Amino acid sequence: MRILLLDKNHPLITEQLLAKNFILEEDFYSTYEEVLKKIELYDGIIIRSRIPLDQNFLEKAKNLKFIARVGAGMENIHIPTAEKLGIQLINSPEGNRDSVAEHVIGMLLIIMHRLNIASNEVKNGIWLREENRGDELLGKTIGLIGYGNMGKATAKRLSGFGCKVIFYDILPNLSDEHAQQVSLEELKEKAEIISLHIPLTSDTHYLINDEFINEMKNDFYFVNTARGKNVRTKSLVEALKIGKVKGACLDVLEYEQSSFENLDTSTSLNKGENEDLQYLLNSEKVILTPHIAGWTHQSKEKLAQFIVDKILASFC
Ligand SMILES: O=C(O)[C@H](O)COP(=O)(O)O
Repeated sequence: MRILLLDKNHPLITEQLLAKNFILEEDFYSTYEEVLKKIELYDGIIIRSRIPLDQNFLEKAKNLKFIARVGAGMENIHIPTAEKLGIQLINSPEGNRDSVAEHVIGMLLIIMHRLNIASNEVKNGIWLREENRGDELLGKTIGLIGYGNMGKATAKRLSGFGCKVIFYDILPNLSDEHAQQVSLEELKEKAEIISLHIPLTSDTHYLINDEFINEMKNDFYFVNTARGKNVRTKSLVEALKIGKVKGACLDVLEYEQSSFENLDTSTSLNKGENEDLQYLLNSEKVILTPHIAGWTHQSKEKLAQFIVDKILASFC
């Protein structure tokens, strides 16, 4: 099989597939149009998120048998077309679920115990104790939205902190020893912290909006390690301003965009003229990280190994 690799990944992918006699071609620099011209030559394609595999692209990929997405999110693939054409879709959320889960816990502890604020103050010669009283995770009801790989890994860790973990998912009967499945209404009624673990689809675009926030009974902390466009930033900023959202931990932003210039990041931040983004950048109630929740040294290797194993299981 002839396979095109469009993004940089852990070298074990090439090493292990070459050892199984796959023919590989790395192309990290071509544009969408350049790849389009030659895509019919390949049986498989291995990607992250640099190039959008839209309907037009997939229809030109006459010989494509699989698309392997090294990672979880598949919003850059036009899934209905891939399914219609019988192209197998493979991803590897098992590889970065632990990294994401630890990142969620890390961000929550930072915001709830005011670690970022207090540390900055001490470094600037300010010693305030009463103002820096924090909130404990122990005993809090946490509502996870989405209970796939990331949601489950997060629930497992949160239950160890003595939290009550509830979750909403479109698939039924997913409750386990770490978390209890509830309706979205019950989640909005009970949760004191919300964390998103859903893909970006037309149904989940702007899921967190004015209506969702207004329907939350409690003031709440909010964590997003899923996709920026799951949240209408304007609604989040308004809620932060009035205190309905007590703190926000955001690893992804609505203003994030694909970056062709920097292969190592593959996305960048479109700052533009944007008051809401300025608020997030300047607010003490907000922690921001550059889409690195699933981005550890260990997850890089695990993401690659899960993808290779799945390709070999289907095509070897
Ligand atoms: O979907 C994922 O697995 C993560 O968000 C990482 O995505 P990336 O491969 O675009 O960095």
